[in-house]
This record gives sequence, C-alpha cells and structure tokens, in this order.
Amino acid sequence: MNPAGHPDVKPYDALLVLSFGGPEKPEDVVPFLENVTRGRGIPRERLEQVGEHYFLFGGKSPINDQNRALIAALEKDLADNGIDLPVYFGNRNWDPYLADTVARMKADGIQRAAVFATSAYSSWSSCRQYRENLWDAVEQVEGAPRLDKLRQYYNHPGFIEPAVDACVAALEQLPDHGDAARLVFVTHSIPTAMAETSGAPEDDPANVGAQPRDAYVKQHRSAVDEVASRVRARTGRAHRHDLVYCSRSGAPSTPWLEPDVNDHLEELARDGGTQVVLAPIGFVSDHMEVIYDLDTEAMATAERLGLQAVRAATAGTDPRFVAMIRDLVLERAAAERGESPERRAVGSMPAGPDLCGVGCCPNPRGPRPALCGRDS
Ligand SMILES: CC1=C(CCC(=O)O)c2cc3nc(cc4[nH]c(cc5[nH]c(cc1n2)c(C)c5CCC(=O)O)c(CCC(=O)O)c4C)C(CCC(=O)O)=C3C
Ligand SMILES: [Fe+2]
Repeated sequence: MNPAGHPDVKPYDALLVLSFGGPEKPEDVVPFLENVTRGRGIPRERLEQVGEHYFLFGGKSPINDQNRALIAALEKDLADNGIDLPVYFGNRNWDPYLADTVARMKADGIQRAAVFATSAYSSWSSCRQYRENLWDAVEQVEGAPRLDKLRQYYNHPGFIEPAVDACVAALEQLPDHGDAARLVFVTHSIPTAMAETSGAPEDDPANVGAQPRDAYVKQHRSAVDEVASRVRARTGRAHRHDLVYCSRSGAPSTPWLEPDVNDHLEELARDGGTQVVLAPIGFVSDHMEVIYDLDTEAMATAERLGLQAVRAATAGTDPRFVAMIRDLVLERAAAERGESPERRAVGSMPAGPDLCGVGCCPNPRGPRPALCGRDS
C-alpha cells in the first residue's frame, strides 16, 4: 500500500499492452501480411490462403478490437482498485505500432512501464520476438521509458480458471452434458526446431530458475493437464484430453509441431469418438486463428466427420484474466522495490522468472538484441 492506502505500483508509471496487431479493413490485409512475413520465407501460396481467411471476415481481424476491449476492462479494474496507471497499446505488426506508442509515452513523460504481452508462453515467436521489438522501439526513440516485460502467465490462476469454466460451459452445450466428449486443447504450431530451443539452456549457471528448454510444449502440457484435471473434478467425468496444433505455416519441408487439429479430429472419429470440445488454450482472445482455423475450418472438419463439436471461449475480458494483469504488475513492482511478493502459479511448473534466461528462445535467423533478459 502507498501512503494514500492504494496498492503500490512504484516504480511504474504506466502499463503497456503489447500485441501482434491485425488488419482493420480489406486494404490493410496485404500490407499487414508483408509486415508479418518480411524475410521469413513463407511460400506465396500460404500467404494467399491466409489473406483469404482475412477477406472472409471483411478484411478485418478481431484482434485489435479484442485488445481495445481488454484495455478498457483493465483501465476500469485498475481504477476500481485505486491504481492510477495509464494504459498504452502498441503492436508488432499494425497500427498502433509499438515504436509510435513508445514515442507517445516518452512525450507524456512516462519513465518506466510494465509491459503485458498478449501471449502466455515462451518461444521465439511468442516471447523473445516481442523482446526484440521492445529493443528496436527503445533504439528508435531517444529518451524512451524503461520497459519491463511481465513474466509468462500460462500457469497463473487468472488464466487457468477462465479456461476451466469455458470447457465446462462448452461441455454443457453438448448432448448428455458432453459425457462422451474429448477435450481437445489447441495451440499455435511452431517449427519443431523453435519449440526445442524455446526456454533457456539449463547448463548456463546464469539460468537457475529460468524456463527449461522445450518450454513451449512443457508449459502447454502443464496448462492443459491442470485445466483438464479441474474440469474432471467439476464434472465428475473422465474426459480424455489432448494437446494439438493449428495454423501451421512455413515451407512444407520444415517440420512443425503436430498433430494438426484437423488430422486429430479424423483420428478421433476413426476411434469411434462422437463429441469434442475445442479449447484454444494457446490464445488469450478470439484471434483470426480462433475464428478461422478453429471456428471455420476445424468445425467444418468435425461436421464432415459427424463429430459434435463446441468451441470453448478464450479468456478475452474475463474479470479474473483482467485482475491477473493487475496482479502481475503489483507482483513485479514489489519485486523491483526489493520485496518478495507471492508469485501465483498452478500446475506442474513454478512461476516463471521476471527476466528471461541467457540464450532463451533464440531467433532462428540469428542473434538479435532483446530487452528484458538476464543478458540485456
Ligand atoms: C506462436 C505464435 C503465436 C502465438 C503467440 C502470439 O500471440 O504472439 C502467433 C500469433 C499470431 N499470429 C498471427 C498472424 C500470423 N502469423 C503468421 C506466421 C507465423 N506465426 C507463428 C507463430 C505464432 N503466431 C510463426 C512461427 C509464423 C511463421 C512466420 C514467422 O516465423 O514469424 C502469419 C503469416 C502467415 C502464415 O505464415 O500463416 C500471420 C498472418 C496473429 C494475428 C491473428 C489475427 O489477426 O487475429 C497472432 C495473434
Ligand atoms: Fe502467427
């Protein structure tokens, strides 16, 4: 508590929500895809397909509206809890671009901000690339505020509890309360090489307490096992569960994490399965991957196979998820003041560290500087 009796957020004077960005109208789609894939060697065909996914939804991704709704909910949560902290919004790939936001923060006199990224897990794509983006933005803006990225939150109860409720609610929508349903947890596929090098090398003495190697899959396993066991406790049923992948990209010759959700549904149907809940555990809100790859494509696969399927909700603006962000800011602020805050975590892995390990989640195209690591 500070002298006014409010929770103490010192040394922070702002919170930055950092996200991926998405197109808002048809003319944005191609330039957005160019931003995302510059230098990435994504085949032309794949880009055209993904462009079609956006055009199917009027050239507009849901992600920016989802983030604006999250920020509105967060501003209210902070104010209701007596915390006076302006919230800024910056994206990697679309307006408002991160560097512009950092410039605005500087102009507003912000000195040190906590950064919440809309991705819960470790990997180059989901964590270190955001840290590289932060480095680049601070390079571009002279006198930029200090930026501290908050820890991974895939195992925070504010992320897990809404996922449990969402699975239970989805089961309820199936005949017989989903008694026969499998829980199919879905996340974004990444190249297997990127998955294997996610987390930090354990042989470096600087990495005690850092995320282990293979963190992307280990963290997902921890999250889905925890959610599934809580769902079983709630329903009293032995629903089996699986972790599968969507949105594979890249060259066909490069291995990515499998099985793909559509192939997995085929296998379930062959095994005599009749009901599934598709739970997008890899996504914090309804991104294009959720509304296209799951709601459109995987749902069509399920229908073709005669499987009854319901998609579980993402965290979105669930009040527990919003309160989690406040908790992470207060936790980190206390740690920065030299206190030892409680670090809430559930499941088989401990709370992650504030700073990423040395050599954590390397960029597949070679080393690039990044903020918020033990080596930066
Ligand atoms: C792990 C992961 C997350 C989750 C973590 C996080 O949230 O950050 C994520 C999120 C997202 N990915 C998104 C969109 C795209 N990702 C692409 C390409 C890629 N994603 C990758 C990985 C991930 N991506 C990878 C390894 C590639 C290959 C190219 C590369 O090595 O970078 C491409 C290019 C076309 C294609 O290749 O499919 C697009 C359009 C959107 C916006 C959605 C919307 O509009 O709602 C979001 C939230
Ligand atoms: Fe992606």
